[in-house]
Amino acid sequence: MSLDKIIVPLDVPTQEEAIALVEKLPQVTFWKVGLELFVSCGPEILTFLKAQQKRIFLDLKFHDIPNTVAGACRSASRYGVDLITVHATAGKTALKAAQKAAEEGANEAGYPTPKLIAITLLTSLNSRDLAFDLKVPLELPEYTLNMALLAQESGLAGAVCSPLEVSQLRQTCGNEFLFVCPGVRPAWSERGDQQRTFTPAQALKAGADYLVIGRPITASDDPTTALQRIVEEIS
Ligand SMILES: O=C(O)c1cc(=O)[nH]c(=O)n1[C@@H]1O[C@H](COP(=O)(O)O)[C@@H](O)[C@H]1O
Repeated sequence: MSLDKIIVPLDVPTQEEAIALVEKLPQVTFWKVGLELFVSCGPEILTFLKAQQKRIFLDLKFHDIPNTVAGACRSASRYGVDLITVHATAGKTALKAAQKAAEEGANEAGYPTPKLIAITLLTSLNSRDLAFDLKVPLELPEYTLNMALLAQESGLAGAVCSPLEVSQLRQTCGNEFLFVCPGVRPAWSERGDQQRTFTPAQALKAGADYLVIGRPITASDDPTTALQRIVEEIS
C-alpha cells in the first residue's frame, strides 16, 4: 500500500501542534520526530505516537565523537523507535559504536533494534555547495556513494539520500540496504530549501524504500487532500 511508504515529519514547534497533525491525518502510519519538536517537547511525543501504534522515525542526526554518538543511540533505542539517523561523516568508529549501542539499548528496554540510517549528504545541498563551501574534491554522486558504503561497511541498516542518487546507491549497496529519501516534491508543490528533488513517483521508481514528505502536506491548507493527491499519484 503506497501510504505505508510515506513518512510525514512532525516539523512543528509544539506538542499540541504535533498531536493535532497526527489526529488530522489518522491514515499516516509512519511519523518522523525531528530536532525542532524533540528539542521543544522531549520524548513525551514518542510515548504518544507509540500509544497510537504509529511507527516512529527519530531523526536527531547524531554527529559527534564515537562515545557520545553511541550514548545517544543507546538512549534513543530505549524509546522503541523504528529508525534513527546519524551522520555518516561521524566516521566508521562512531558508526560501529552507534550500531552496537543501539542493539544494547533496545535489548535492555525489550524492543527490537531500531534501524540506524546514515545521512549521506543533506538534500538541501547541491554540487556547488559540496565543491565550493565544503571543499569536497569529489563529484556529488561519488561522494554520496562513499558515504552510503561507509554506513554499510560499519554495519548500519541503511542511509538517507536524495532520490536523485538512490538508483545508483541501490545498485551498489543492494536490495537489503534501506534507502529513505527526503527531498521529495510533487510537481504542484514549492521546493523551498530542498535542492536535490524528485517527485514521489520518480523517487519510488528510482528505488526509495520510504519517502519523507513534509511541507507539501503539512504546510498545505488542506493536508488531507494533499496527502491523498500524493497517494493517488504513486498508486
Ligand atoms: O534526515 C532527514 O530526514 C533529512 C535528511 C536530508 O538530507 N534532508 C531532509 O530534508 N531531511 C528531513 O526531511 C524532512 C523534509 O521535509 P520537507 O522539506 O518539508 O518535505 C525534514 O524534516 C528534514 O529534516
